[in-house]
Amino acid sequence: MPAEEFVAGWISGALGLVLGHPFDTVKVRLQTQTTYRGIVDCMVKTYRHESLLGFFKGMSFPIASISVVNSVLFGVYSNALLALTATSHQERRAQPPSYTHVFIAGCTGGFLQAYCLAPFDLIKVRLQNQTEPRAKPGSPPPRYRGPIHCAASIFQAEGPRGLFRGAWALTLRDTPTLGIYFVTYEWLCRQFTPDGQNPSSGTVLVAGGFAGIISWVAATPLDVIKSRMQMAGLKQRAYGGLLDCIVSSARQEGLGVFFRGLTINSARAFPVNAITFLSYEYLLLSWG
Ligand SMILES: CN(C)C(=N)NCCC[C@H](N)C(=O)O
Repeated sequence: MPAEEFVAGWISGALGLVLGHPFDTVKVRLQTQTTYRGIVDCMVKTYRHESLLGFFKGMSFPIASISVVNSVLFGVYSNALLALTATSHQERRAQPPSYTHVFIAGCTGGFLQAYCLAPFDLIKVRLQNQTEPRAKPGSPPPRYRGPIHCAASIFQAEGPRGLFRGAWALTLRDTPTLGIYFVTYEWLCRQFTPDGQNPSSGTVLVAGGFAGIISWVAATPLDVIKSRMQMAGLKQRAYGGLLDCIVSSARQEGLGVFFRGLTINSARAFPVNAITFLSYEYLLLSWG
């Protein structure tokens, strides 16, 4: 099993993550709290109450964890394509795989990464939703003191299953949308690259950026539900399950609720995925 894809996936995931984290914080807050009037209001309030640091809450943990999950995604995707088409990453420009194979490999990567991602994403979302300014004398301490404390508190209160809150919604979000992600990337690269050649850096940036936007547009409705299930019982009301969360969110807030965070998600998706794909392709090319 070629391991370079896993390493390249980890490094490229970390780079994308740092670039996209402030957007991600605003998105999570808009999706789970009703106190903000929109993106700008959320950014202004976050900056006023928590300074620039507020946008980077919960980031150290994803760097160490979620970028490992990116390595599972890219590693499984590439190895699934190898199993389906018997071609390595280097051979795929000369013998491009069919879009069906790309889609199946993407869905497989998405499905497996969702289970690795679930506990880390839960902790990230819980920390991002703590709007208290950093420890000021006299102010009440935040519920979680950091990622380890957050994981330990959830584990103590709910056992190991508590750490997988929202995992179903996450799997439903990621399995098809990661198929869409890799098909979009491949399709765009092939449109702008002569047969048999490697895509230029510009093509990789644009194809990666649009793959991010299109997959996140498709993922946003279940992303909203996933974030709400993860916050259920805290800032959010408790739900009877995934379906209850979908139905009661739609009843109370209208169908528009499923598109909350769409603009910020798309604005974040372009740079994050452009840099992720560029560094991934560059690393694999330089390792030969
Ligand atoms: C639609 N979905 C779930 C995705 N496209 N997932 C892959 C995301 C890669 C990148 N780290 C990001 O956070 O955008």
